[in-house]
Amino acid sequence: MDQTARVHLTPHRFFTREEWARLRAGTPLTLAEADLERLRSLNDPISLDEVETIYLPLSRLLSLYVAATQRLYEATRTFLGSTEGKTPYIIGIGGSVAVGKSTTARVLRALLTRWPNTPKVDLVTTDGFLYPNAVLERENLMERKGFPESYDLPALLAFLSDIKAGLPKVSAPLYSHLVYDIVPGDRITVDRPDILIVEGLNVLQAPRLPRDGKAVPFVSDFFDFSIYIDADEDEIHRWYVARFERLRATAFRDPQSYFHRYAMISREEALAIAERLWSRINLVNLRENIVPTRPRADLVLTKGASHRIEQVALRRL
Ligand SMILES: Nc1ncnc2c1ncn2[C@@H]1O[C@H](COP(=O)(O)OP(=O)(O)O)[C@@H](O)[C@H]1O
Ligand SMILES: CC(C)(COP(=O)(O)O)[C@@H](O)C(=O)NCCC(=O)O
Repeated sequence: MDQTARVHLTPHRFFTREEWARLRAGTPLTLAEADLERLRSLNDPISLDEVETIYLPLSRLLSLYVAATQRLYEATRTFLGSTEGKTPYIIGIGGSVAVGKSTTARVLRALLTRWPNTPKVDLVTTDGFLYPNAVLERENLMERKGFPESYDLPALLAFLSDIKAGLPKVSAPLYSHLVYDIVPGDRITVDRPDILIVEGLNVLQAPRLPRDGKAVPFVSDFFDFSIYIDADEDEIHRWYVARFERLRATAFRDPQSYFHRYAMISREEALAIAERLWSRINLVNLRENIVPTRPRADLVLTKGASHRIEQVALRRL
């Protein structure tokens, strides 16, 4: 097979921004500028135009997919003669550090909540399943935060399995970016939502093959739909450093912040630290463990330099 043919060897169908925008098909805009202000992450310039162009078609697609899947779950219950409660629809959102996963997750949550068949949409981030710093330090993994080995994967899988089984009040630990660690005793509870959004770097990763022959599921085995947010490596690098600079003037000023010392040093010194964190940790993780998961996503949203989504790739079912 020649190289040109290989380039087209993909299960996805591609849309330009304009082509995708047309698929909104009359879906009403249910968010105002003030809502967006609340949902936007630091340094993410998402606009109402982006919501109308990209996120309304996506929320329409997801609403159709969820309705179809709910019918499928109903069929399974009929087959089994089961009286079990509803099965939550789980959406995974993956991509690099600083690519804007949290804004996407929050905007989607707000839009999906407004559809009549999915009034309860919950959101969890996988950072809650990072090992606490004390464990990472002991295992010499502090420079590997966000790498597969820094997560308690069995705990994340057990959490997703309980949610998929329709169990009530399933809880997960919580991570604080401010203190840069798991907060002891703090937990988030997920109680039989219609949709659960799971956002994090590692959501599409394949487990390492176990040596003892035991089968380990993928996190994505629990997903009904997965989204990968993509952008050029150099752009994400710029966004990471710009956000670090913004954080230096905001969150890092809090004496509780793990990075408080970086609010005190010069701008040049702080930027050198951001560059180091990016190149030694996040970039290596992006190349080794995150980009390789991209082809597995059902939907790939590709951002341009201005953070705007310029291309959408949707898996052919
Ligand atoms: N050191 C930090 N202090 C406070 N907030 C942070 C820090 N680093 C990241 N954040 C916030 O945490 C959230 C998740 O960031 P990240 O994991 O880089 O994913 P993404 O940028 O793709 O949403 C963002 O809302 C970001 O603004
Ligand atoms: C906490 C994170 C691993 C992201 O976790 P996620 O919610 O994506 O699982 C990441 O934001 C992080 O802190 N990386 C370590 C290097 C750094 O400080 O940027």
